[in-house]
Amino acid sequence: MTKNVLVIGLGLIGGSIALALQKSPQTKIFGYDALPQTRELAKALKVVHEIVEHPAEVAEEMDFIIFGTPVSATLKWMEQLKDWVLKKDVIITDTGSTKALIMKKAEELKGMGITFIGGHPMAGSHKSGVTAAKPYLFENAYYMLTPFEDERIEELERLEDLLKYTIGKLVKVDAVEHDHMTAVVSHFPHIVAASLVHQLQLENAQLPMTRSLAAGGFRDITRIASSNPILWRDITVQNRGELIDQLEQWMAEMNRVKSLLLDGSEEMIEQYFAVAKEVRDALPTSSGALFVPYDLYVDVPDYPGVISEVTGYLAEDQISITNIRIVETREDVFGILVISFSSAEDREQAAKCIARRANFDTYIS
Ligand SMILES: NC(=O)c1ccc[n+]([C@@H]2O[C@H](COP(=O)([O-])OP(=O)(O)OC[C@H]3O[C@@H](n4cnc5c(N)ncnc54)[C@H](O)[C@@H]3O)[C@@H](O)[C@H]2O)c1
Ligand SMILES: O=C(O)C(=O)C[C@]1(C(=O)O)C=C[C@@H](O)C=C1
Repeated sequence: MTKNVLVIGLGLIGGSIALALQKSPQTKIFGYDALPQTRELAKALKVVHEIVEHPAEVAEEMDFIIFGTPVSATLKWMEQLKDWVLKKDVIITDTGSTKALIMKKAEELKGMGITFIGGHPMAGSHKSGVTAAKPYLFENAYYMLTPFEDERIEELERLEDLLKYTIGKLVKVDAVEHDHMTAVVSHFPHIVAASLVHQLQLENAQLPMTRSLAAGGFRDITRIASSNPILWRDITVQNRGELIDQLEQWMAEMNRVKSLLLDGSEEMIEQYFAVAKEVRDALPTSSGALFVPYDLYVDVPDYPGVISEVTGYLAEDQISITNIRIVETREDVFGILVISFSSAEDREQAAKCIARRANFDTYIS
């Protein structure tokens, strides 16, 4: 029997889930997005099998409903769906970066006999929108589920049976603990990244050359400041308490650093960095497909059309690329072309192809 899945919110995460679930046998993926152009794009890019214009009208046919919306929009949908006609055994889930308030809202659905199991795939990107969606985005990434403690095992298994096609590592987590842990490893770091960019903006007003000197270090640590502001507004608003706690700890830590700078010996300062390096180097290998692109760096000269020349060589050899960008770390230099591939083999073939066709140096980081 065909399983019907409705994904509401077809951006980076909803689109990636919809693409991944197309691998589930006998499963039809329906999709809805608030933006008409996203609905059209999702259809054109075959992110879903069918676009719906009014989720409420098709809800009765759905076995699963998945929210890929910003977390405040998800709360609003959860309120609206109380009036929908639903299948008796429908499972509703979400993908939001916060869980406590969503599970609080889910208690109201539970009271009406509607099964809601919170979800959060721990992979993503600063990119947003349906065009950034990838079927393999969640591969090997933790995919947290926050069922109610007394959730029926059969319901959890039904959801896991569907989500296994994301190839994410499905784990059960308590919603409040979820919000604490993600504040530490995700939400607070986004605030720090944004604050560093604000600090640069202030400093740059004094010495306008400063921003031109932002090289690898600044760009690495602030990449996530380029994320969708609406998404991060909503996450921050839903996790205010944990974020204030993190901020207080951070301020205490910064005071410790201040003391080190004022009175610390060289050994103590070295030790500060050494401990951080040890802990950072021991982090488990990062997961989630967008974290591990197979990048090839191509040192290209500055003449018009050079990028299409390189991509043209790759196209002629039928080598697909997943991303292309220019890293400009030096003001007066054109920059390095960075091309990403979906596998090490493709990257190797690309390096050989470019070496055969042009005199551009290529590097692997
Ligand atoms: N970006 C990440 O790295 C990441 C990772 C894991 C989870 N998440 C969570 O996934 C969810 C989606 O994030 P994203 O990165 O895909 O964002 P996105 O901006 O790429 O996509 C959100 C989509 O939802 C649509 N939308 C907004 N309001 C809507 C509404 N009321 N009804 C229907 N559609 C609506 C938007 O048009 C957009 O297409 C968020 O809850 C976010 O917290 C994000
Ligand atoms: O890589 C990024 O850009 C992300 O911000 C991804 C990231 C994270 O903080 O790690 C962001 C939000 C999520 O809920 C999960 C993953």
